Amino acid sequence: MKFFIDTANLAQIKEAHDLGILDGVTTNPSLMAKEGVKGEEAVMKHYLTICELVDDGDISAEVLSTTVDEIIEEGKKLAAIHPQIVVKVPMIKDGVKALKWFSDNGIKTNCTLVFSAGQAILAAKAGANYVSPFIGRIDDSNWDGVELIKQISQIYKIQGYKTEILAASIRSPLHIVKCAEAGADVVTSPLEPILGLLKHPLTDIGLAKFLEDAKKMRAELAGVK
Ligand SMILES: O=P(O)(O)OC[C@H]1O[C@](O)(CO)[C@@H](O)[C@@H]1O
Repeated sequence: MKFFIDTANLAQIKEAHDLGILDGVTTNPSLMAKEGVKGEEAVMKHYLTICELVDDGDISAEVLSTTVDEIIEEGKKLAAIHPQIVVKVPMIKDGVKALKWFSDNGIKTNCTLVFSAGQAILAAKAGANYVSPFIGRIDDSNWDGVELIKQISQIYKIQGYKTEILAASIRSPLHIVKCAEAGADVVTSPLEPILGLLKHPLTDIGLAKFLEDAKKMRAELAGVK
């Protein structure tokens, strides 16, 4: 399973990249706004900086348009920023038409705002490279986000669809583990749940004991001399 970081914060992207486990980045208009990136030129520049920071891997950049012609025009501009850019398109009727156009014209896409298996089938039929089910938001509405990942994974296997399942709206380390178990190809998560995977109290206790024993042994050896 690939790991993407879900942020537009450059320091956090660098931290995940330096950990050596980063395969890509996803952003959305809310995340760009959170970093204070405003205006077309500033947004384009920020995407370029992210691409240069993550020397390899897909960087999702979301369109703001909602009609097919405008989505295509905006997507072409985004794709021209850098070869790593993947155009993120919403799951709406015009979005599906645009996904097909991008697929026919060699531009990579990520179909976003997916909340059902039916939507995931349409995204795959239209040739999306990634489909993004929002598992945290599904959980928030009293459904089971991880179950949706399982269902899409099963359907894609049966039907031989090549679209990769990108589990989005991740809220915890357990979400990441459950998505891996459910067959997600990629998980996009904020930095905190990724770092949360490192933690286990028994690791800390075990390491403290090993270090203490090694210190004792070194002291004994020094005493023998
Ligand atoms: O529910 P949240 O935490 O706002 O997450 C929304 C998700 O939408 C996305 O735009 C999908 O890629 C991600 O950036 C994010 O994982």
